[in-house]
Parts: sequence; C-alpha cells; structure tokens
Amino acid sequence: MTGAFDREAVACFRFVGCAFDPATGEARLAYAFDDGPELVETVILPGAPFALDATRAPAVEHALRLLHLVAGVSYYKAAVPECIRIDGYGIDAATAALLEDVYLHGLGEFAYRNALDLHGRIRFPVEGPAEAGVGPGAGSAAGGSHGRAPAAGLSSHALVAIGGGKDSLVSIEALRAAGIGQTVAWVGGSQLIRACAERTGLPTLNIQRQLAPELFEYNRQGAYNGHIPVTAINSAILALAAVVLGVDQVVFSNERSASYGSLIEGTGEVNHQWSKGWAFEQAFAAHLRSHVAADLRYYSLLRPLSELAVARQFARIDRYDGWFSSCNRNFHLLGERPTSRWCGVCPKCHFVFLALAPFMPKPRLVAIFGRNLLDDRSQLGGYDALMEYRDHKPFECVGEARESRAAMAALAARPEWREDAVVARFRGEILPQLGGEALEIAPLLVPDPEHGIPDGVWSRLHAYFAA
Ligand SMILES: CC(=O)N[C@H]1[C@@H](OP(=O)(O)OP(=O)(O)OC[C@H]2O[C@@H](n3ccc(=O)[nH]c3=O)[C@H](O)[C@@H]2O)O[C@H](CO)[C@@H](O)[C@@H]1O[C@H](C)C(=O)N[C@@H](C)C(=O)N[C@@H](CCC(=O)O)C(=O)O
Ligand SMILES: Nc1ncnc2c1ncn2[C@@H]1O[C@H](COP(=O)(O)OP(=O)(O)OP(=O)(O)O)[C@@H](O)[C@H]1O
Repeated sequence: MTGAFDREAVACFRFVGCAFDPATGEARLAYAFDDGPELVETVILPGAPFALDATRAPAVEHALRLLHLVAGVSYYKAAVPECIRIDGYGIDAATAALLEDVYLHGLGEFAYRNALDLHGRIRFPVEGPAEAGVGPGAGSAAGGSHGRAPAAGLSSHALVAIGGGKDSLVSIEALRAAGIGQTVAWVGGSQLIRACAERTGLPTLNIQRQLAPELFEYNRQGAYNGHIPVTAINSAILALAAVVLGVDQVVFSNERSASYGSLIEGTGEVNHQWSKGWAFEQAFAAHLRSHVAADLRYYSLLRPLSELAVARQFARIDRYDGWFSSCNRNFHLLGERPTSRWCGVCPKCHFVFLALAPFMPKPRLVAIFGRNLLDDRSQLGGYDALMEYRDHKPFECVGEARESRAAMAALAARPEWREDAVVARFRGEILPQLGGEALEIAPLLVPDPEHGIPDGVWSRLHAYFAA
C-alpha cells in the first residue's frame, strides 16, 4: 500500500513489533497495513527508570505483547482486512481466541454502524506452541485457560483505574473504607480526571498514551471509523503498569449492567460497552493469570452492583460533587472541550441524573448538573430511549432499561418530582402501559453473587455495599 489510504486496497493488517524501555518507561507499539508506513502508538509510564528483576521481566514482556495485540484494534478497524499478520513473535491458540473475542464483540457497535459483518472474518494466526513463559496446561479458549504463568513476585497493592465519573470514585471510597492500599491510575491527559484523582488525596499515576498520528489522517481519507473497546485497551495498559511497578491488583469499576447491550431489531444485541462486561472481565483476568503472571489479579469492584446500586453508593459521599462528571463529551482526544462538565443533552447526562435522583436531595442534584433535566420537555426522547419506550437503549454507558423505568417509577411517587415534565409524562402515558412489570428499586439493589473480586477484598466490602 502506497500513497493515500484506501481501505479497499488493504490486503493485510500487521502487528509489526513492540518494545518497552525500562530506562524511560516508554512502550512502543508498531503496526502497519501491508508495506505502508509504520503506525506507532506510545504509552509512557511515569516513574522511570524501572528495575525489572529476572522474575518480573518475562511478565512485563508478556503484558507488553498483550497490550500490543489489544491496542491494535484502533488501527485494524481502519480497513478490517481479512488477513492479520504478527511479525516478531507468535501467539498460541488461547491468545488468538481472546483477541478474536475482543475484536469481534468490541467492534460490535462499529460493525453495526458501518453495516459490516465481522463474524468469521477476524482470525489471528496461531504460530507454534504456548508463548514462552506460559505455564503448562494453558487453556485453549478465551476465558477457558486454566494454566498459570509463573508468579512475578508482586506486592499486595491495588492500581485502581479512575475515569472521572461516579463509578471509579465509588470503588476508590470503598477500598479506602476497607483499608486496602491503592494508587489511582488513569490513561491520557484529561484535566477533569486529574482533578478527581487529586481530590481523592491518594497516590496517583498518570499514564500518557499517544495514538499514531497517521490514524487521524487515515480517518480524514475515508478509513472505517467508529467505536472501539477502550476499556480493554485501558485494562491492558494498567496490567502492563502493574507488572512494571510490581503490584498485584488492577481494579476497574464496571457494574453489572455493563454486560447488557442494546437490542436492535433485525440485528440482535449490540453492546457499546462490551469490554466493560463480565465476559471480557473473566476472559482477560484468566488470560493475565495464564499468560502474564499467576499473582496478577484483574477485577471489577462494582461487578456485583447494578447502576442504581452504584448511584446509591455515590450519593452517600458529597466530596466529589463539584469535581466529577460522567458526561463523555469531556473525554475527546481531539476537538473542543465543553464549557460545562455536564452537557445536559447526552444519554449519560440523562441517565446519571435519573439514577441519582431517587437517592439524593433534589437541590443537591440540581446543583451538580446546574439544571433539572427531568423538568425539560426537550429531554423526553432521551428518556424514552433509556426506558426502551418506542426506541432502543442508546449506544452509551447507561443502565438497563428496567433500571431507568424503576427509577422513574420511584420519582413518580415522590411529591418533589412527580410534577416535573418528564416524570409527569411517564406517570400519565408510560406507566399505565407497563402492566404488571415489577417497578420496585429494592430488588435491583441486591448485590449479585457473580463477580471476580478476591475473597479477601469482598469479605471486607460486602457489608459496605449492603449498608
Ligand atoms: C470521547 C468519546 O466519546 N470519543 C468517541 C468518539 O470519538 P471522537 O472522534 O468524537 O473523538 P476522540 O475520542 O477524540 O477520538 C478521535 C479518534 O480516535 C479514534 N480512537 C480514539 C481512542 C482510541 O483508543 N482508539 C481510537 O481509534 C476514534 O475512533 C476517533 O476517530 O467517537 C468514536 C467513534 O465512535 C469513539 O471510538 C470514541 O470513543 C473513545 C474511544 C472513548 O474513549 N470513549 C469512551 C468515553 C467510551 O465510550 N467508553 C465506553 C466504554 C466502552 C468499552 O467497551 O470500553 C463507555 O463508557 O461506555
Ligand atoms: N482515562 C482512563 N484511564 C483509565 N481508566 C479509565 C479511563 N476512563 C475510564 N476508565 C475506567 O474505565 C471504567 C469504565 O469507565 P466509566 O466511564 O464507566 O467509569 P467512571 O468514569 O468511573 O464512571 P461513569 O460511568 O460515571 O462515567 C472505569 O473503571 C473507569 O475507571
């Protein structure tokens, strides 16, 4: 491939190579289409130089390769060719199966919006036996690998991903309450995330990430573009950071509701937040243990909780009211920064306002958002989609439709909310059509037993979450 980027002319996507320099903390991830220019993404861990002993160095190499393979999704999507090549190292069948899952499901929304069918198209080449350093018996399918990589001598400490929204702040406060040592870590240059991280008063770790600049040029030249599984990428970055720093836990804050997508007529389920779901968490955690380090734990602290349960927890703390935002418009790499932390018109603003409303005094909530979204008729369509009323759930990180309906039903019974435009319309038009649907909030607040939180952590936390 030479000259301008022509997605139809691409034959092969290549993983060209990757390297980590412990002296500078820089990871270099290189890709290419055919014999075109190298596309180099960089990730920089602060705190270099790092001393990696003989136990940790192989774990770092395997975490680096995993990051190289996962982060490739940003570039692969530009042309989605049938041929994938990995230069420089081979991968085993378990790794190929994990990646095929991450690319297929993580690009689910991308494929739907671009009218592409990626089923059966994404095949990672398996070359040779299990990767070096991988313990005997490494399994054969994503999530099914029960082998173990050697332990890397990691110390007990949690690297907790912080995203500037309510979810990670709930986890951070829960871990603090349980007395678990933590460093709050984020990827990228967001000032909003930095402000929240500093507000926690805990040690912080800001990892820089620079996408290959050619990708943006390819986008201008007509590359396929769309959503990617960014949580999978951030997870792989934090896993690399954990083994480089020698700590044993990578903690995310993905709630139970993230495992459910939008039901699209004629297409089926498409999950915008697939890499925040339970299937990804299980597969990735197992893969880290079998292919990176047996003593590395990856889990989501909020997996047992619904979005409403997370909102209830968040409402218990007011320390972050003037700092946090769940509105994704704050987090673009390119383009303008919004002037307000809450745009007030996107699905996340709609949902977070609704989810917090049953658990917070109204004046506090309105002060956080600077307005009352539930008393604004122009927001009716947005709330209909959240409740899956005449529309599908939006492609965004929002709770299940039954959670939105239950929250709305609770507000419909509250004098301070029931006359507000969106709630009054729900009472008059939607509620009567819901027939026998159970609309109580309480059952949705019960922690789910399905999660990957280590026993020692969960035993200290479940009372906190149940309180
Ligand atoms: C902030 C945001 O929502 N961005 C999405 C948006 O991208 P846009 O072009 O408007 O701006 P940028 O974010 O600046 O991206 C510029 C281009 O770079 C590509 N890109 C970016 C990051 C990356 O890791 N790889 C990339 O290839 C991107 O394609 C842009 O062309 O629309 C895009 C297309 O739909 C989305 O891909 C952008 O989403 C970001 C990757 C992002 O960080 N989004 C999170 C706020 C997000 O949606 N999180 C999900 C979790 C989903 C998951 O499974 O992990 C959530 O919270 O639900
Ligand atoms: N830039 C980032 N660096 C590292 N982790 C991130 C980043 N952005 C989001 N995350 C993590 O990804 C997961 C999903 O993000 P999400 O946006 O749902 O969480 P949040 O920002 O904590 O809360 P909210 O849902 O209210 O926005 C969380 O664990 C979050 O900490």
